[in-house]
Amino acid sequence: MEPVVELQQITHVYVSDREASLALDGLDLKVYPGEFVSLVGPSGCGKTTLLSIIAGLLQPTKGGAFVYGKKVQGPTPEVGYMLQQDYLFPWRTIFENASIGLELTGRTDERHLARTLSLLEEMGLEAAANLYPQQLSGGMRQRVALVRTLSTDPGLLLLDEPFSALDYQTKLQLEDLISETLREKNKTAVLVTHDLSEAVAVSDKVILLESHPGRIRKTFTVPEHIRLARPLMARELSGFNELFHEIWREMESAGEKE
Ligand SMILES: Nc1ncnc2c1ncn2[C@@H]1O[C@H](COP(=O)(O)OP(=O)(O)OP(=O)(O)O)[C@@H](O)[C@H]1O
Repeated sequence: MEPVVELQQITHVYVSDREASLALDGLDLKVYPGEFVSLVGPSGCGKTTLLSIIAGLLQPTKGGAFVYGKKVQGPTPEVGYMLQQDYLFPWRTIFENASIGLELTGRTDERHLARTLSLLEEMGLEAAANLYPQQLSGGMRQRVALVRTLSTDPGLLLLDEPFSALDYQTKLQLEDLISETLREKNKTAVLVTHDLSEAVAVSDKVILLESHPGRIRKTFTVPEHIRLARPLMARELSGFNELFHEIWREMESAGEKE
């Protein structure tokens, strides 16, 4: 099976007028169709840098990044990006915000707009279509951001801490909704998170990075019975806490290396 994402020996150096810092050092990664992969690791280990390279927002200093077998040269509609902040425009209604990607890619035909409306319904937002972002809660706004990302039907979703600004209960509900929606639609996803429990609950694989320089320290495969459960239930299953602690211990010893 061809990978959706393939990174070959990615190295990235940030250069300022005063110094150069090695953010990623010779990193290889493959993500296969339908996989949900989380990137975890200490602050500054290069998670966002890696996501920006896959998204085509940042050219790596060295190495090759490929998405669907094509060298990444800039953002493409095949890749959707969702961030911690929802970046909804306050002067646009929820429907207008959700369909902005279609406008930007010239696809505001009836079929695409109807799809956006049905995505809003799937997210329980049909009654909010004509409201404005400031009338919605944080969790609802993030659901709108998800619809906006899905409306252009990208095969790959890059999620940079999309749940971290939410209260605990909303975060759990949204983790559940997003991971179920992406699995059901057979999307491939790469999630950056600081929350190990979230990573184990939603992913097929958890990739632990170490910092200075950013490298893959270890990849953990989530056992099948946890993967198949919805995130909320997964936390209750045998093996969940063991894997959480295994990743935690490895992260602690990665920290001691510095
Ligand atoms: N624009 C930039 N200019 C210079 N250095 C940068 C820049 N962006 C990131 N860095 C540095 O590169 C390294 C990796 O940063 P990055 O933001 O990718 O890490 P991260 O794992 O996402 O961090 P966090 O978990 O805190 O969000 C860090 O040492 C950071 O200080």
